[in-house]
Formats: sequence, C-alpha cells, structure tokens
Amino acid sequence: MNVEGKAYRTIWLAQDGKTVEIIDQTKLPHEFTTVRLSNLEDAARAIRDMLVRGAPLIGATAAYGVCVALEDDASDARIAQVYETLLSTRPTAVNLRWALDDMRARLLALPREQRQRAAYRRAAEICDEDVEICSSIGDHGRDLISGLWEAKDRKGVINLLTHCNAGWLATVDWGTAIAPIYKAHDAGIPVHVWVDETRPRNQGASLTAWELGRHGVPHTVIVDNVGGHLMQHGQVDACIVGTDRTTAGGDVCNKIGTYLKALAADANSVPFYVALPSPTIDWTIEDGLRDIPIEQRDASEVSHITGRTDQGDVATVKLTPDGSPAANYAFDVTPARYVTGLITERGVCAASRDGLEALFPERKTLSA
Ligand SMILES: CSC[C@H]1O[C@H](OP(=O)(O)O)[C@H](O)[C@@H]1O
Repeated sequence: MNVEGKAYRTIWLAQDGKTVEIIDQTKLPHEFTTVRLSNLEDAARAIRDMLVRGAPLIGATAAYGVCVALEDDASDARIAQVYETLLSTRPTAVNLRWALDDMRARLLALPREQRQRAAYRRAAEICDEDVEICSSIGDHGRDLISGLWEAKDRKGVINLLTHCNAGWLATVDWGTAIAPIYKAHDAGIPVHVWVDETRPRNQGASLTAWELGRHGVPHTVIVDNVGGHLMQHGQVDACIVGTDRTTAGGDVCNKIGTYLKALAADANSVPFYVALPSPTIDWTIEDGLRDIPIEQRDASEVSHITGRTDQGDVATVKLTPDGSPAANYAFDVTPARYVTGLITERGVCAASRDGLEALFPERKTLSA
C-alpha cells in the first residue's frame, strides 16, 4: 500500500537479489523502519519476535527464510533443519506450515544445484499470489459491504468493527479483513471502522489505526471491551475479522478476544464475517477447539507496554505490580456457529465444510 507517497509491500527481495527486506512492525506507529533478513536466524527472529506477523505474511516470510537459509547448503538435511527451525517460531498460523510444506516439496523434488534459484522463484510466487488473493477477498467483501449499505437505503455510514490487524500489514498487500474496507471506501461507500486496540500487543491501536489513517478511512480506536456495548446500541453494522487458522468445519482461530466479539455479535444479531485466504484453511481438522494449538507468549507483553512519551521518545513501562504473574494466550477459537460467513478469494460461503467445499471443490473429500 501507499506510505508517504511510496508503494510498499510488507516484504520484498532486496536489490542484491539475495537478502530480503521487511517493515519492522514492532516500531509502528511511531517509527517506519525496514529490516534486512540475511540468514535463517534473521528470518526466524522476525517471525518469533513479531517484526512481521499476520498469517499470510508469516507464510511469505518463512518462504523467503528458506531462500536466505540455503545460501551455502541446499542439501536435504539443510532443508529439513530450516523447515523445523522456521516451523518452531509460532504454532498457530497455519500459513507457516503451508508455506514450508510447499517450499520443501518443491525443492526436494529438484537436484541440489537447482534448489536455491527455485526457492526464490517460488517465494516470489507465494507473495504475488497473496496479493491477488487478498485483492479478490477485498472485491467480494466490498460487494458484501455494498449490500449492507443498500439495506440502509444508502443512507448514513456503515459502521464496521474489526479486531487486531488483518490489514495489508498482516499480508503481503491489501490485507484480509481490511481489504473489503479499503475497496468499499475507494468505491465511495461511507464506512467507519471501530478499531479494537487488541491487548496486549495492540495490533489494532498500533497497526490497523496506522493503516486506516494513511488510507483516509474514518476510524475510532476503542478498548477491547466496548464492542459489546456498541453492538447493544446499534452502532455496529457488521464485524469483519481475520484468522490465523480456519478448520475445514469453519471453526475460526484468531487473535485473543475474537470469540468474545463473536458472542456479543450473536447476542445482538450483528453479522460476524471472517475474511480468509485459502492457505489459511486447515483442511486436515474439523474441531478447532480441540485441534488448533494456541500460542502462549511471554508474560512481559501483558505486564509492559511501549509507546511514545510527550517528549517524543519511545519508551516501555511496567503496568503491573512487581510479583504479579501474567498469562498471555495469543489466540482463541470461535466455533463456526457464530460465524455469519467466510469471505474468501472465491466468494463468500457459510462457515462449514459444505460451504468451503462449494467454493473449493478440489478439496471435496471423497464420499465414503
Ligand atoms: C490476516 S492474518 C491476521 C491475523 O494475525 C494476527 O495475529 P498476530 O498479529 O499475532 O500474527 C491476528 O490474529 C489477525 O487477525
């Protein structure tokens, strides 16, 4: 997307044709800086420490991580070691495993001397495919938002609530849940976004608000716990969120707090949509609560917060008393029954195996 007049993706091949550059999302919204990934540890750290985050971008970074890791050794053993190192960085977003499985399968099928060039080619394809997929999600989501506006006789504003960051910063470009919002805004549909701050890492307050501000989309940052109140008072026309892993049965794993928003939406008859690219579908599982691993991150993300002082310095301060433990569950699972629809690159479907297989018939399980 456009940042101060320059078009950016979140990850790109550097001029040297070997290393990779990313936007350091831990520095936003107060600093826009980029970081170079030159080796396996750089890539692993970028994912683990959330310089890059968001399921599709994690997958893209892992794909390029394979590239920079094979510099001197493209052996089967090295590929296995790179695979395990990158897979171990974060457990929940299925795009990580999807991208690593894709890269490994393609590379092991080639002679060693062809592998590094093929890796860079495939990583670039994964990034380009993500941009296309997310743009399509945006198109289908825009049409859905347009329908909401028609239902209001094209009067007033469409108020949408989103949680965490599923914007272009969570993908290679466009985003998933925010892509429909960009496209609706650009089409002249009056939208306003309630942006959940999304404790503890504040991806909403720091990233989604930053994105929307740059694109000129009206928005209001809110504390995570106000969404239900807004829905009770008719101030939310729909919720649109992203996902890190959605099961073949339509259960949605997303940033912690998503489930509570879905419950509030259900209780107030507010449509609850999930935007997802097909690589985020885990076709191997049905029951998200049982089978999706939930990442637990360091307690310091709860006990401390980073921001800019009135003097313009970026500082980290402690919020909790010394000696008080903190728990940091990074995701939760929203059962399919609370999801109004899944917005995919092939259209909108019900949050169910039938719904997903109608859009992705190539995945239809062979009838028993
Ligand atoms: C389009 S994936 C966005 C998804 O990823 C975020 O998690 P994290 O920032 O920890 O990577 C959050 O769950 C978003 O909805």
